Amino acid sequence: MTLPAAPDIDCVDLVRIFRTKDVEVQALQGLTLRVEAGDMVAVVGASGSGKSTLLGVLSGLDRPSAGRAIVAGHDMLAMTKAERVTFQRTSVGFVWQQTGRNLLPYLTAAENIAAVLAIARGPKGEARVKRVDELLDLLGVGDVRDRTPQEMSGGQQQRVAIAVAVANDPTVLLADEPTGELDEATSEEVLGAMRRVNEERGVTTLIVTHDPTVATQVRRTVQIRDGRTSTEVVRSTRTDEAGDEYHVAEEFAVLDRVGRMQLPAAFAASLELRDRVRLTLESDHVSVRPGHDAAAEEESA
Ligand SMILES: Nc1ncnc2c1ncn2[C@@H]1O[C@H](COP(=O)(O)OP(=O)(O)OP(=O)(O)O)[C@@H](O)[C@H]1O
Repeated sequence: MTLPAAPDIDCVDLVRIFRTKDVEVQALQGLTLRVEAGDMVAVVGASGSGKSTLLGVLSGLDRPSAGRAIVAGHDMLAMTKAERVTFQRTSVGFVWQQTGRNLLPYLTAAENIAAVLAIARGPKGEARVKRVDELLDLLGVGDVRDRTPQEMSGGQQQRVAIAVAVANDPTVLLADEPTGELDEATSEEVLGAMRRVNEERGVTTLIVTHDPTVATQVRRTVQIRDGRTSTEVVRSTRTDEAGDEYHVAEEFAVLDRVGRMQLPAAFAASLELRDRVRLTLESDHVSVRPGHDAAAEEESA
């Protein structure tokens, strides 16, 4: 029997608490998320829902308070400082929202990529030049090879940033609002480039975003609410009886290890579900009904 391959991102009951002098914020409150090798996932959620905190943990920049977080086989809670540095150099690549944060301003596109290869003791000489050119071609930015970031458009800068992020062949690529500073058409180009990298190099990709276009262009979109994964949309292509392809988007609620799930806010509002609900096990589903007696409430009103 072969064991199923381990996921590249595996978070179980992840907790991150920030303590300041007099307040305590639970930014992640038992988050569960599994991303299989080679998958591409968008993480969406309102401001303050915990997206950046999650990215901080996955990238090794921040340490979770409790739970489990395994990224590319590394345990993010048990990691030493030295392992963290190696992990960031070899296992994970980042693309940030601020185009200025991704590239060294005084180096050209080619030099930015070559610098990463040099730091990671990657290929040298001719082999390095070849690899730089391959990456620039893969991202469709060969024409800005010898330009510095300020001589490139925002979209070109982000595509070069992706080339830099995947130069060392990381297992996982993490992106924080990579299209946040771009217009719609440029966002689509950058996203297309990310998809190409994901498909051609098999790099597991997680994008944190507010951008609804990003969310519709990846196979899987995970929604975070109050520091927990709440719902998930999975898109697939099916074929009908006439042989024509059609796209399907299915929404799921996320059930964690101990059986907790979040009811979508719209469902709860529509049936005035609050405080307590009645659960009934039916033969093939579970029903959730208001726990309060609506008729009695109306009568007493
Ligand atoms: N260093 C910190 N110290 C204290 N509280 C923090 C810290 N970082 C984040 N928080 C709090 O944790 C919660 C989650 O923040 P986070 O930045 O992860 O949300 P987000 O979903 O990324 O929001 P946005 O979309 O606005 O970037 C917020 O309430 C935030 O104020």
